[in-house]
Order: sequence, then C-alpha cells, then structure tokens
Amino acid sequence: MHSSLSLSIASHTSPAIAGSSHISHSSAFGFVPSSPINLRFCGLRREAFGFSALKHSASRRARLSGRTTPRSGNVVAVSSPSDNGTAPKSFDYDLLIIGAGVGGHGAALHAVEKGLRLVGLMCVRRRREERRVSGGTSVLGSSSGLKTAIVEGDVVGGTCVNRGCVPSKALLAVSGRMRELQSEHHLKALGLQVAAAGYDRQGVADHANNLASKIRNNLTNSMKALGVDILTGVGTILGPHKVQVGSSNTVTSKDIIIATGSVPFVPKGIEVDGKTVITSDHALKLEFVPDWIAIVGSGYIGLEFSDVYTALGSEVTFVEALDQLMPGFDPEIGKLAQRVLINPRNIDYHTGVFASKITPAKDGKPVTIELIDAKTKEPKDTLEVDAALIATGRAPFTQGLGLENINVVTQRGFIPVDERMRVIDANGKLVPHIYCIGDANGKMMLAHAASAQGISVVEQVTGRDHVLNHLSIPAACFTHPEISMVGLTEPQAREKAEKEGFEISIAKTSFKANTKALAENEGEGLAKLIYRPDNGEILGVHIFGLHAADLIHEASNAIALGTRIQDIKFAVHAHPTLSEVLDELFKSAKVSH
Ligand SMILES: Cc1cc2nc3c(=O)[nH]c(=O)nc-3n(C[C@H](O)[C@H](O)[C@H](O)COP(=O)(O)OP(=O)(O)OC[C@H]3O[C@@H](n4cnc5c(N)ncnc54)[C@H](O)[C@@H]3O)c2cc1C
Ligand SMILES: NC(=O)c1ccc[n+]([C@@H]2O[C@H](COP(=O)([O-])OP(=O)(O)OC[C@H]3O[C@@H](n4cnc5c(N)ncnc54)[C@H](O)[C@@H]3O)[C@@H](O)[C@H]2O)c1
Repeated sequence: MHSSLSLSIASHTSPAIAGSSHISHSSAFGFVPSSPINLRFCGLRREAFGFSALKHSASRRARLSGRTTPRSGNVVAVSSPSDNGTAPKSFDYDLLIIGAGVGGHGAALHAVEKGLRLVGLMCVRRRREERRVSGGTSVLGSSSGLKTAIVEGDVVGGTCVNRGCVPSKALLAVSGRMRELQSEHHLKALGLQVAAAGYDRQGVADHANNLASKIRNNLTNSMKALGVDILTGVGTILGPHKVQVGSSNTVTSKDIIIATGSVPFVPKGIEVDGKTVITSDHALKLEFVPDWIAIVGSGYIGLEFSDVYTALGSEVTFVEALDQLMPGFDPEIGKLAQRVLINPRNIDYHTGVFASKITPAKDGKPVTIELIDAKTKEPKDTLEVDAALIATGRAPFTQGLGLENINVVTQRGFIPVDERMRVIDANGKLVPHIYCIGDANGKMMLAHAASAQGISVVEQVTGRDHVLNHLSIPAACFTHPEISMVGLTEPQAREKAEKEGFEISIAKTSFKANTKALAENEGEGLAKLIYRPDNGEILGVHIFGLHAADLIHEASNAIALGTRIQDIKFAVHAHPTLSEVLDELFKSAKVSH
C-alpha cells in the first residue's frame, strides 16, 4: 500500500550516530552454581510492564505501598544525610539492587568481585525463600560477611537482553548477510556467484528469540554461580533503607541502587495495537515483514530497523520531527551515512514533521499517519502504509517505585542524580545511600553505560571514590556499515572551544586507503578525529565504516585513560587490519606540543 501523497526525498538531511554492544561477563559464566536457591522465573509477561500496563503496575505498587506501614526504627527519615542515625543497626543486606537489567547485573557482579554477598529476590513462586528473606534471616550467599540482593519484577536481563541490544543484533546479523548476498556488484567484485538469496521469516525470528534466551540464561547463571539468589517481585521503596518486594515482603539494606530501566515512549495521538502500529518490543519478534513500513523517529532504533526491514524487502518511510535525519550525531559522518545507508536503499523520508495521529490498520483499511509541521503545527500530509514502527525514544520506568517515600521528584520521569549516581531529592539534597543507574537516570541510555554506572556505584559503597567519565563512553549504531562515536561532535567541540578559549583541529582518514577494507571490498568509510592541537587532547572520534563499532574502543580507551595524541600515535597496529584506519588518523593529527 502506498501513500496517498507523493513522497519527495529532500537532499539536505544529514545524520550521525553512536551505540554499543551488550556487556558480557563471560568470565563469571563458568562457575558451578553454588546458591542453595533454585532460580526460576515467575513467568510474568513483559506486557505487564509495557507502556499501557505501566499505569496498572504503578497503581499496584501504590496499593502495595499504602498497605505497608514501615516499622519504626527501620526507616530513616528522608532527605537528611544526618538522619541516618534512625536506621537500623543491622540490615538484611549491604546492597540491594532494584532491577536485573544489564545495569543491575553489572553492579551485582562487581559487588561479588568486591566481596559483597549476593542474595537475589524473586517473588511470586518463591514464598519459602521470601519468608526467609523478609524475616531477615537469609542464609544465602557466599562466605563473605557482606550481603547484596537483586530484585526483578519481570525477567532477568531487562530491555537489552530481552527486548533490545541482543535480539536486535541478531536481526542485524541477518540483514548484514542478506545485504551481501543481494549485492550483485559487491559479489562480482570479489569474483563470487551466488544464486538468489532468500530467507525464512520464522527462522530469522527464531534466531533473535533463541539468542535472547541464551544470553538471558547466561546472565541468570552467572549470578546463580556467584551465589546470587534472585527472587522476582516488584520493588517499592518504603524509605531510605527499606524496600518492599512483591506484595508482602520487606527487606532492609544499607545501600540501594535503583536500576529500573525504561520502556518505549509513545507520543500522544499514536495508537499502538502491537500488530500494525508497533514499538521495538513488537518489532523484535518479527511477526511479519510489511511491504511498506513507516518508521517514526530516525534515531538508533529507527536506523537499525531500517537496515533490517530494507534487507528483508520492505520499503521504508522515515518520519522525523527535526530538520534532518539522525539528528544529534556528528553532521559530517551523518551526511556520509545518509549517502550510504539511506539514499541508495528503498527508503524515503519526511523531516521537520510530527506524526500527530496514527491509526492502526482495520477492516481492510491501511495504517494512517497524520503529519503536522513540527514548527507551525499545520497539517502537512497523510500517509497510508502497511505498518508503523514508533521509534521516538524511551521513557524511564520509574512510576510507582515509591520515590515519594524518599522525597524524590522525577524530571520527565527520570530520577535526578549527581555525577556519582547519588539520588537528589526535591530539595536538591542527596538522599543518603540511594543511587540510580542506567536508563532510569537518563544520563546515557546505553547498556554498557548502565553497567559502568553500576560498577562506579559499587566502587563508592565499598569505600573507593569513583566518578565515571561519560565522555569516554563509546556508542555505536549497528547498521551496515556501522557508525560509532565517542566524546563530542564537531559542533559540540566548537562550542566548548569557544566558551573555554582554545582551538580545535580536525583530522580524517578514509577506509579507501586501508588494505583490509579494500580486500573486503568495503572501502566506503571515514574516521574523524576532533582534537586540541595545543596539547593533543582527544575531544571526539567518529567512525563510519566496516566494523566501526569495534574500532572505536582504541579511541574511547584513550579518552578514558587521558592518553594524548602525541603518545598514542606511536602505538603499533598489525598490518593489514582495519585498526590501521585509527593509526593513520592519530598519525595525521598535528600537535604543537
Ligand atoms: C531495540 C533496542 C536496541 C538496543 N540496542 C542497544 C545496543 O545495541 N547497545 C546498547 O548499548 N544499548 C542498546 N539499547 C539500550 C539498552 O537496552 C538500554 O540502555 C539498557 O537495557 C538499560 O539498562 P538498565 O539496566 O538501565 O535497564 P533495563 O535493561 O530496562 O532493565 C531494568 C530492569 O528492571 C526491572 N524493573 C523495573 N522496575 C522494577 C521494580 N520496581 N522492581 C523490580 N524490577 C523492576 C525491569 O523488569 C527490567 O528487567 C537498545 C534498546 C532497544 C530498545
Ligand atoms: N545501537 C545502540 O546502541 C542502540 C540501539 C537502539 C536503541 N538504543 C538506545 O535506545 C534509546 C531509544 O532509541 P530511539 O531510536 O527510540 O530514540 P532516539 O532518541 O535515538 O531517536 C528518536 C528520534 O525520534 C524523533 N522523534 C521524537 N518524537 C517524534 C515524533 N512525534 N515524530 C517524529 N519524530 C519524532 C527524534 O527527533 C529522534 O530523532 C536511544 O536513546 C539509544 O540510546 C541504542
């Protein structure tokens, strides 16, 4: 089905991207399970946590909170660091983590490494264990004297493992291969002859689903092996040291980490039916491949799914509110990405427009999308398509968490934190012993950022001050080819330079000069370095090209460790490898130092 209006392709758009990969703690996976508790999932469906169910979940939490009267003496009066004196002398746990996504998991594993004892909480089917825990007489965990618990209301792994990074990368692995097999020009250049490529939709969907199950099991087993007992239950904060788990259990903990993540954000006026108007939660199941799909939002999710859908034969129309596709990324890299990832593919787009109303397909009628001008709000167009994917960002999952019990007011749903992830209350004061990591604090909605923040918090609660440098955290978009970045974009660097009174310089290298890239017939690519010529500081690196997501780490590690260009340019790279693209990049920079 096609649009009732002609869709013209604008020529001025420019993108630029970033991203990451799932954090694996494979070193922890090999342990023999030692926990006496048999880990089982409660079988709660994700839908119970989805956007529409959020209200239900929140009201359930509110009911639960209302029913539970904190025992006096066990709860610290809110928002006064000195009030900690009213806390119990001893706690059920030293560290309690609410949410077993990648952030919570990363924090939990690091806590084990630091000697913290892990005792997870999973409710519903775990009455016996819960009673033991709520009675404060838990006997679980390792022989260390410290105790930690992780609370999960759905399934271990959270968004990344079940509805995010992991299944999406499985689909992208398929789209990458399909692209290669479909590119006659590419195959011919390599001297290959391949019969027409095809795919089995269910087989592709199974690959994504199986991978998610596998990684979920790995995560679960890694915590189990380290003595983690996970009880499922919705965690509600009753006070600074007290959390209700499920409907009746309460636990106390010296420190608490909130790691409750996010859910798809669906703008007002858009009706998601889960079939023809979908979010990434639905799209990852690949229940059908529409002939024509509109993707609302051209950020990470939109771009990655455009790669998947076009490889599987769909026509894609982007609807983007800002004036260019993939806004927010370095404009030069974005322009190149658009030339390679958008223009030659079966993709067109509308920029500077909001999807103000989307109605699912019904009774033989297509999905309709009403577009309004993003600035004037005047009606612009109506599209008729087979399906619409809503990829307009993510909303923090913090409703009903009991934040009112610690006097915390969210900002657009995000929990305010300082640079050490310490939660800030309504009066601007730090809430003692409560931290928030990952998507729920909105600092950087990436899996490895959530995990790194969790590790940083564990460092602090175990006595070592630590501040995570978010400018050293890489990001990648796993399109074909990939896009990656770390640090500042060129406009951001220019703004900072102007404010702080220094010069910036730019260096670039092309994949066309790289032997390995040319051997692969993948010479389309660019690496860009933004730096200070006076002292060799690396301000940002952006890469578009084959394996860009892997290549970025030399730059992100350099930023994290404070390595300057005048030092890193002497590092030796194996030949012929793609890493020589960065070698060339650093060598071509001119530092006066
Ligand atoms: C389609 C898609 C693809 C993505 N791809 C990538 C990628 O390639 N690389 C990347 O870095 N990032 C990617 N992301 C982003 C990444 O998934 C998130 O940044 C990451 O999952 C955030 O981790 P988290 O631990 O903060 O939260 P989550 O992973 O959302 O986990 C939070 C957990 O807390 C639980 N929970 C919530 N409230 C409660 C409560 N009150 N009590 C108990 N449990 C609770 C939830 O059930 C959930 O299990 C992607 C996201 C999507 C949607
Ligand atoms: N590879 C990765 O690391 C990866 C992959 C997928 C998702 N993620 C994470 O998930 C998060 C969510 O991804 P996302 O792509 O949904 O969000 P995003 O913030 O990356 O992009 C959303 C886009 O939607 C546009 N938009 C918002 N409302 C709109 C409307 N009403 N009409 C038209 N356009 C609108 C925005 O301008 C923006 O370009 C990201 O923040 C990212 O960190 C990461």
